[in-house]
Amino acid sequence: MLEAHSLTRVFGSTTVVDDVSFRVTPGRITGFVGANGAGKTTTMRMLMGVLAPSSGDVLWNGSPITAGVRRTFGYMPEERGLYPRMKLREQLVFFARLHGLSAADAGSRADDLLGHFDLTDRADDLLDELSLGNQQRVQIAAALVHRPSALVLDEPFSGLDPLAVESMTDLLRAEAGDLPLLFSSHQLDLVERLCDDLVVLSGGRLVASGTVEELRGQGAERFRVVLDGQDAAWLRDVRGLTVDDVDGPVALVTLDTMPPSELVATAVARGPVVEVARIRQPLSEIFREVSR
Ligand SMILES: Nc1ncnc2c1ncn2[C@@H]1O[C@H](COP(=O)(O)OP(=O)(O)OP(=O)(O)O)[C@@H](O)[C@H]1O
Repeated sequence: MLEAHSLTRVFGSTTVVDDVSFRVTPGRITGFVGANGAGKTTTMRMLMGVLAPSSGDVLWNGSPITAGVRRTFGYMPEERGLYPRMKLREQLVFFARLHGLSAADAGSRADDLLGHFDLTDRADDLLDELSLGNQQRVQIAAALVHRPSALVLDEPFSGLDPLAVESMTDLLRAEAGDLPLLFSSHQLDLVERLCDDLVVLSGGRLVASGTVEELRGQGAERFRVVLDGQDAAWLRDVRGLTVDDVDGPVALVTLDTMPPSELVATAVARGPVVEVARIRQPLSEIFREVSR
């Protein structure tokens, strides 16, 4: 378990990360979201020890983290970090060797990853001869090459087209296994699909954390009511709910104090009902609400 405990970072007179605490649990993918400048990269740098916190700690399995533990992590920094003029296989072997793998193990691990990432036939190409998407794949492969004990990936999907994102997320799910995995992203639809847990920063502060379902549970309860023929405008006079929109027999309502069962009972008491359905709040809305 990787843990940020009251992490704070001050640059000059500005606090860019302010008392941020969260956990990255093994076997679960944790999405790190927040607008530009929210403090995600700074926090990840503190987790990785690239930047010292002004105060607070990083814990690994409950104890203060050591440089030795951090060396076992896989990290994809915002500024990336591979050599543009080095061949792919050579590069992966190099990073594996840096982390202490034997020459034979490094070679077979590099070959395995090139295979998984569909890059075997590019093994002897230089990194900068690859498309951006393939370069990103190599970056992720390099973070995985030494069989890391945790993964910290800063915007691993930025600049990828939807198909590339899809194949990359499948690979990550398969490769991350039971590791703690933290990744930052602006792509909320992707975060919603891929993540088990979420950490949301806004202006350097933690504004929400928990499972995607927990965060949804904190949001407003919205329902779509479809009546059989009759106009739904009467719902505007019902206490305990707010009508967001009415279009003939269809109404979108937010329950303020009324429980869902009472909404169903109220609608049925008035006349025939086609459906009363909970609207799943998209993560983008939750994100907007918590970041306000
Ligand atoms: N070395 C530094 N010196 C001064 N200010 C910094 C430094 N590094 C980051 N900042 C500031 O800290 C704030 C947080 O930046 P950070 O890169 O952590 O945010 P982010 O959430 O990763 O944003 P993005 O999504 O745009 O990458 C920004 O206002 C940035 O300008």
